[in-house]
Amino acid sequence: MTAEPTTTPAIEFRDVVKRFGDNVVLDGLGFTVEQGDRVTLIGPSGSGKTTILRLLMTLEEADGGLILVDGDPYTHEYRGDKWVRIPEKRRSQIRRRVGMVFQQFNLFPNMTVLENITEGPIHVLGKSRAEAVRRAEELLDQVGMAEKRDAKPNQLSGGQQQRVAIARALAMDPEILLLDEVTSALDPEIVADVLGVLRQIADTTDITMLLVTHEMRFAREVSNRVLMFDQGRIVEEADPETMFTAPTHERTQAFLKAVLDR
Ligand SMILES: Nc1ncnc2c1ncn2[C@@H]1O[C@H](COP(=O)(O)OP(=O)(O)OP(=O)(O)O)[C@@H](O)[C@H]1O
Repeated sequence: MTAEPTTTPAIEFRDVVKRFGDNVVLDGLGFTVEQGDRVTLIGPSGSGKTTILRLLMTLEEADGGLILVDGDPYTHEYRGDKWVRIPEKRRSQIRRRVGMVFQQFNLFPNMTVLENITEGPIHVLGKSRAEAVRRAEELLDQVGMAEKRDAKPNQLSGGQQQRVAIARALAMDPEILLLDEVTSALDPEIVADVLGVLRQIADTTDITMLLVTHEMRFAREVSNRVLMFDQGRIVEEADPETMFTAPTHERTQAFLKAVLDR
């Protein structure tokens, strides 16, 4: 009898190809993110980091390869003697395990803060309103936004909106949280607030996190692994300490020198 592997990676990309016209953005990309890992993807602008997150949210479709979430193929699977697309219903079930926070917050402008957070749990997860409100209040407390529960998004600063967006993503009980440049649209003095919220999530939950950021502080303070991505492939991976003090690949050395000297 063959022993079962003890853990299945939370995320696995196998030979994933993604093109936009002639632009080959992912060129046979392979990497895994283990359960509970906090992984930061770094790399040059325009290299395809956001595309990786969008593929995981099914906002884009791969042109080749396999994407697995908790070992479940997310795009195609091999059935009989051919590759077939995963039926939409199964895709959306898998997709529900994944939450995402975007650079531009993407809150619903006509809803209050509380409604933004309870909308998904009530209408998608089928939770009762009372239960959704109770959990939303708990999360608003956690991100320091309890006093703003009845405000509309346009009455909030960017940093406050982003904290609500994080609470909204967590309200869906994701196993995996994707964070795409969540502080790029924020003033520098507010970045630390959002960083604090993410550190707290990392310290108090076992959610798997995949972050794309230009803020090397995030990579250092939130993540336990850093992947350097360049020209469609992972060129180096290491723990943050090693990546920032002793990168081995010349592309990583050049990239880190450029961003850290800025
Ligand atoms: N919908 C699209 N249509 C056409 N090209 C696209 C589309 N989305 C992304 N691209 C292209 O794919 C490449 C990778 O973009 P992506 O946003 O994933 O990069 P990135 O590494 O996240 O960049 P940044 O760090 O600047 O956010 C870029 O060349 C971009 O122009």
